[in-house]
Amino acid sequence: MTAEQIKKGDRYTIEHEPVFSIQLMERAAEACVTWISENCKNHRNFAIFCGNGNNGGDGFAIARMLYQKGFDIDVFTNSKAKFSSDAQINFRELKEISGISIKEFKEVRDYRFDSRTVIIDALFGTGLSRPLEDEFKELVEFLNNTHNIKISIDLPSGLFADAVSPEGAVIFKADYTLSFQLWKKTFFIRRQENMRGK
Ligand SMILES: NC(=O)C1=CN([C@@H]2O[C@H](COP(=O)(O)OP(=O)(O)OC[C@H]3O[C@@H](n4cnc5c(N)ncnc54)[C@H](OP(=O)(O)O)[C@@H]3O)[C@@H](O)[C@H]2O)[C@@H](O)CC1
Ligand SMILES: [K+]
Repeated sequence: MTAEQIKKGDRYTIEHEPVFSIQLMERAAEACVTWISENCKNHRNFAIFCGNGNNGGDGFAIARMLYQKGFDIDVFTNSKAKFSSDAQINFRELKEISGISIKEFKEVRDYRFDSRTVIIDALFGTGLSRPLEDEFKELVEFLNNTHNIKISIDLPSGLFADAVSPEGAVIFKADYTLSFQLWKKTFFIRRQENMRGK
């Protein structure tokens, strides 16, 4: 599906079911957490990278839910960014939890990745509007060079939902992608198939 069709689908669900977008985000996060807690039983520690849009909002909600299930959680974000309203709600909720450490993206360079730390990419999803550059390009390149298991939420960051990424564009190298609703058009573009993992 294209990003526009996905947005229309979300709008249809919101208009025809008594559901608010924040509830859709909560549902999406719950589904991710169910998969993660079943499939990452041997991992205790998660480093979750959250952008300022709704993909980041999913990441904040996932962080809260995994923490409630007893996992150790570190969240990386740009706390000064202007968040989407649903991301802001989940970010505020996360800040109330004293057991979760919230760090700035640049602190990743001093972070001690345990070999069993799982990296979760909730930087960008269907709202990516241009290739990654500067801070985000460097961050994703840094994360791609770690040997940790990597999970992308909805789409690997840097991958457009319905367009081919330019040659050489930096894209998060996910082992697994937990994609919402239907398969996205981008997953069928042969050159990009190996970026999404399973
Ligand atoms: N719809 C729903 O109801 C549900 C949606 N869900 C989730 O929402 C996700 C889509 O969320 P989203 O539309 O907020 O977009 P998202 O990918 O988070 O990023 C947008 C932000 O990134 C920015 N930006 C873009 N490119 C950039 C770049 N290269 N470098 C830097 N910044 C860049 C962009 O800024 P701008 O382009 O305006 O400059 C904007 O601020 C979807 O994938 C799914 O995970 C689920 O919760 C289920 C319910
Ligand atoms: K993502």
